[in-house]
Amino acid sequence: MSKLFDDMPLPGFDADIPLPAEPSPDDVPPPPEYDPAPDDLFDGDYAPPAEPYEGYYRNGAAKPAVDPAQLLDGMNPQQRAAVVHEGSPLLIVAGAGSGKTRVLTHRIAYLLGARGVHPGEILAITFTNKAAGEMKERVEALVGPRAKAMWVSTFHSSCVRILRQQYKKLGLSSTFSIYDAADSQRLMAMVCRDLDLDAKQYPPRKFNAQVSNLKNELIDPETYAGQAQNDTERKLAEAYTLYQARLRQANALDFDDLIMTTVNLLQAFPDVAEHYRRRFRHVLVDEYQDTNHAQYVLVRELVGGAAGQAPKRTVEGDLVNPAEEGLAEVPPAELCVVGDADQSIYAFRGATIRNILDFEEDYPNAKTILLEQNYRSTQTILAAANAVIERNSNRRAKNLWTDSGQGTKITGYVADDEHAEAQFVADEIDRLTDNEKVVPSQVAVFYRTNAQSRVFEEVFIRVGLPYKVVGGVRFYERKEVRDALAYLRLLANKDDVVSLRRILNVPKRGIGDRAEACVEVLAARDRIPFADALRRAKEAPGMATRSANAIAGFVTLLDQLRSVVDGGAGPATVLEAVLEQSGYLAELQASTDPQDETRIENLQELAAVALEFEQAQPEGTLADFLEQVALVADSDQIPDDDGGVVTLMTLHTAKGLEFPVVFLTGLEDGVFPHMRALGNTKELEEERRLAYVGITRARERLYVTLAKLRSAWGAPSYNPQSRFLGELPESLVDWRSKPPSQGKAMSATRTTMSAPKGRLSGPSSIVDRKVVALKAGDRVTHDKFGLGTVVATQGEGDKAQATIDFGATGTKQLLLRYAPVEKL
Ligand SMILES: Nc1ncnc2c1ncn2[C@@H]1O[C@H](COP(=O)(O)OP(=O)(O)OP(=O)(O)O)[C@@H](O)[C@H]1O
Ligand SMILES: [Mg+2]
Repeated sequence: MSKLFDDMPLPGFDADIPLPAEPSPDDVPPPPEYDPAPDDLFDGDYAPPAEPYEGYYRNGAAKPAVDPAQLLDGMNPQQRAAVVHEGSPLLIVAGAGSGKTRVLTHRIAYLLGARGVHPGEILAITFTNKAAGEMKERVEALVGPRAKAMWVSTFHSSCVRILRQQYKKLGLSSTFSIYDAADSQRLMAMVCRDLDLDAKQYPPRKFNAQVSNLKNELIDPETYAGQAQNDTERKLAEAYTLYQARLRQANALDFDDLIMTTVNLLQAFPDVAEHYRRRFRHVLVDEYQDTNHAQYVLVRELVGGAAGQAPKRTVEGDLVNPAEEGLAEVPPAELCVVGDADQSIYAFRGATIRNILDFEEDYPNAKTILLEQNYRSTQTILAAANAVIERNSNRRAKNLWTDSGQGTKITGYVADDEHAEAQFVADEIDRLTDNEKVVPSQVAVFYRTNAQSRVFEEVFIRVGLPYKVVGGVRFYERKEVRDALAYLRLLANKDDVVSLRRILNVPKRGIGDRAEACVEVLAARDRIPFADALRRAKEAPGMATRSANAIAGFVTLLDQLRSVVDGGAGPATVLEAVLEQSGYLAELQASTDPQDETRIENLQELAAVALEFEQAQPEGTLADFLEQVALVADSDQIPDDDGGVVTLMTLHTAKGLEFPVVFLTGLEDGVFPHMRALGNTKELEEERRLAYVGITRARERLYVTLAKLRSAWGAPSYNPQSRFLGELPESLVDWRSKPPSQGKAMSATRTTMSAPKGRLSGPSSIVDRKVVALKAGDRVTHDKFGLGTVVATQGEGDKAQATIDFGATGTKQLLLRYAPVEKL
């Protein structure tokens, strides 16, 4: 084994951490039949065991035997110490690729397998849903299916789960909507318009970002209004206040609210906080360096203990002292956080390295463990990463080493322009796959901004290199997908006014801006919600008869669609009904614009997503489906390893991942580091951390490339080479200035998002459905409501409806085309 930087001191690290005696396999009871975790773990009624149980669950069953030694197999002493540490809060800080995520996974397995912890007592937070899924899978592989009862999810998903359990306390309804960034922007634009704010002077987008920052700092509208100093701040306070009121009216929460509202909930209701503290005895957080203040407080509230028990002010302004409320006896949960201050790249989203730097101060009895062996990369790659990150000030020096050997030199390439750069990347991938047994899925191409993907895409398509872009214009941000989802959201939550107004005239149905304004006037005059005013459109002052009729037609459409939802149809069926009944699909099909063809494909893709959801969760509601969709993060679109595609993504999306071959492209000052950061020391340091993240994703081979001339951003520009290149030791880089001989095109074809089969395929409808013919007196069976008797029928063909008496479930009016009924 060889060490890099052998002589560097390691502050705060005691090399010889004594390992607790490993439990011998004999101490573990023989394997019982697996007893599935009780479902109550999910519904908030979890009753914790009165006594800590050692080796036995409270139903008397012995815990399954997992050989703890096996869980520690192959780990180094520091990793083991982290896995088995008990009692005090634990901070694991270490450089990239040192096994932090792996330690977290094994620690969970160890809790379950060796310490008799119940899966329901574990809350693990990861940075993406994909990371959560992977972690759960790995724990399952280590300890078996009972791992399923754990909560492993992102901050946002965990909060949604808590809020769905506790919505009543907050005066929300259970079907609250989650507004993503685009919805929030739309809402803020409406708010600014209603406040008569000049869009030039007070850009709504800027307000959005500022409101987001305030929420990340847990500053509510009243507090902010109280501290606003100047005119701009007062305007922002006004907009924030109204924005928040509108969200509440729409029974909706934006992304930042998910965290802030959960924090408010835990702080305002000591009993709720106690409930979760009793439940989650182990809280684990990955990528802790990227938590913002709100997330930090959330963790503190969930963990409880000394920090959690200080008296505090609730959202109503009351001072609550948990000790006096008799709630102080819940001992703090075991907290374990892992992170790397050098990889903090979300300062722009309010993440503060402070959270990691001050951990020891905030949790005075915390134990810190440093990991220093890197298991991911070659020495060359690691040395390059270290050389770059060393330039940052105020960082703890690290002693990261690897024994995986020197490896290949880094390849550098200077292209004439960005097209030649992309061509070089394509040729090189071609060469690697032909000569070096590399498969495309082992290769990643990173760039600083989404827009840079286009040139790579063009070249890759031309040479037939299969690829996948992660991020960019994301699937869920496409207009048609958002339109369809707006319908679904409105159906799940009738108060969702942003969605309602989005689709009011989509597809065009003759409800113009004027008509919409008339409805708005009526709503304001009678102080009723917009949706209710719509139903009384005829009375609206100034409303034209033709518009009133169009609105009446739209209201009927909504009622019809709602009856499909009420009729027990799953999300995929509801989506079909929406696209067919609204005329949305017909409009696209009638068009000759090739873009509309792509739109249909995207809707097919959405239908496939919904169908997949239905199959995975037969009991899942429309709201559940929308929740899943709303929480899909960028990196969730990374394809699983099917051997086939090169992954293109921004550096921000690459965090936590690893690839055998990495291309770091666009290394020009003004591109990476980003123009915005030039001349700003703090931002340059964040860019440098981003470079560190990028370099350390590579396991075996790293390429660094740049273009002399880049015209992608409007005017052609000659940028100097990136300063980060200059920071790489010369001896590590092998520069190739000339492109290798033009490689032959690869035989594989481009893979696009897998198109679903058999859905949305017919020329005029989504799916061939036979409508059941029913008459009064017929007996039927319904997938959800069971046996029923037809009371009456109306309409015919696609519009046929039946009133069916389902006994105890009640009488339902169903649109037969979409109702899961069969005649007996
Ligand atoms: N003790 C070990 N033995 C063998 N492989 C290991 C060991 N520890 C970690 N690895 C491997 O090293 C790689 C990096 O581990 P991991 O992703 O957990 O690191 P990390 O510290 O979380 O990195 P990052 O900072 O990039 O998130 C993974 O492939 C992991 O399986
Ligand atoms: Mg990791």
